Amino acid sequence: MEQFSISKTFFPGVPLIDLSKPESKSQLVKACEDFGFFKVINHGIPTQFITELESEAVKFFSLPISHKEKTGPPDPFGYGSKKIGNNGDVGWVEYLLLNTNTQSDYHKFASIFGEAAEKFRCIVNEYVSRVKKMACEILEMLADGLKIQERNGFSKLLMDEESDSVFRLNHYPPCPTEFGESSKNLIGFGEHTDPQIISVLRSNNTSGLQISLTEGNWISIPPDSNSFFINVGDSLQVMTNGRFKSVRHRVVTNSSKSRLSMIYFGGPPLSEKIAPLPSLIKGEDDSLYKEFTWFEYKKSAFKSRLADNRLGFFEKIAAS
Ligand SMILES: C=C1C[C@]23C[C@@]1(O)CC[C@H]2[C@@]12CC[C@H](O)[C@@](C)(C(=O)O1)[C@H]2[C@@H]3C(=O)O
Ligand SMILES: O=C(O)CCC(=O)C(=O)O
Ligand SMILES: [Fe+2]
Repeated sequence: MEQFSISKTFFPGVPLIDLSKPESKSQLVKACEDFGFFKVINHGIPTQFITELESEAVKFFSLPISHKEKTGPPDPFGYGSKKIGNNGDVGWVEYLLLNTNTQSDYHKFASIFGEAAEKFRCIVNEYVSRVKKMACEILEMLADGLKIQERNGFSKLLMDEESDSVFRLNHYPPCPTEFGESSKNLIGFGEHTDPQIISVLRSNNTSGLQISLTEGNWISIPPDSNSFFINVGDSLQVMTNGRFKSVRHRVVTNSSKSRLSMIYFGGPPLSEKIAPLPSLIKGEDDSLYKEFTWFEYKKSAFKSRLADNRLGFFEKIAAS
């Protein structure tokens, strides 16, 4: 296994967790504490659901730009290109953002997909429901591993009918060679942490994803189309009072191959209060964060730039 040292953090490689093994529970907790990032195998999601969605996504991104733009601009849902969010971030990426709870975005697709819009909707729904189930199983193992009384303490937030979860398809075309050497440094998706509870990422076999464990140092994650990459989001960092780390990550461009990724962001209902779980703190004074609702966090997050530290605003200032 490739081993390398990055300043003070020793990174032995992406933790690989076999979900069918009894030891996976403690491995999941350790991976969330050490890196906030890991990959899972034996996840129980049949390849058919992954490849079907991948081929629909390839078809969608191959459409002429004028067609794709009919499903945008993202509000925040819909098709977007280069512009990420509303606050000046750009990347070498085009994407489709979908709300997993309402089907209201789909009327946008009907205009270009016609009857195929219905098929697209079914394939996305099937994929999302399987990935969500896997995310919930992981969250339940984590709750168990942390000895939280309610095994579904985290997962119930994703299972809630009002859960504010998002699904994203990202397509990074090969970076044009006319940019020469400088294209190597072009950003596909700028550095950030994910605001939600948990993110489940699957990509094709094109590299680009990097994580940062210490400021300014980036670790390239070898792609693996047969596994799912999981990362802890800001909300889970708060609920575990900082014990689990919301990992900073980004995507750099590839000069020859296109990268396609699909990510499920499992979030709580808008009205949900996010705060460290009582069993993970000794008392109120021990809490590193002020309580907030997911609505409040989301509102503030969507005003921020990608690279901003969104949790800073909700941290309790340590008494001197
Ligand atoms: C610049 C931004 C894009 C983003 C909203 C934000 O203002 C800051 C968080 C960004 C992010 C990162 C993870 C997900 O891709 C995303 C959908 C999310 O929930 O937060 C994006 C937002 C976006 O692309 O709209
Ligand atoms: O596309 C990828 O591989 C990662 C993108 C990402 O981090 C995001 O959309 O939040
Ligand atoms: Fe992300």
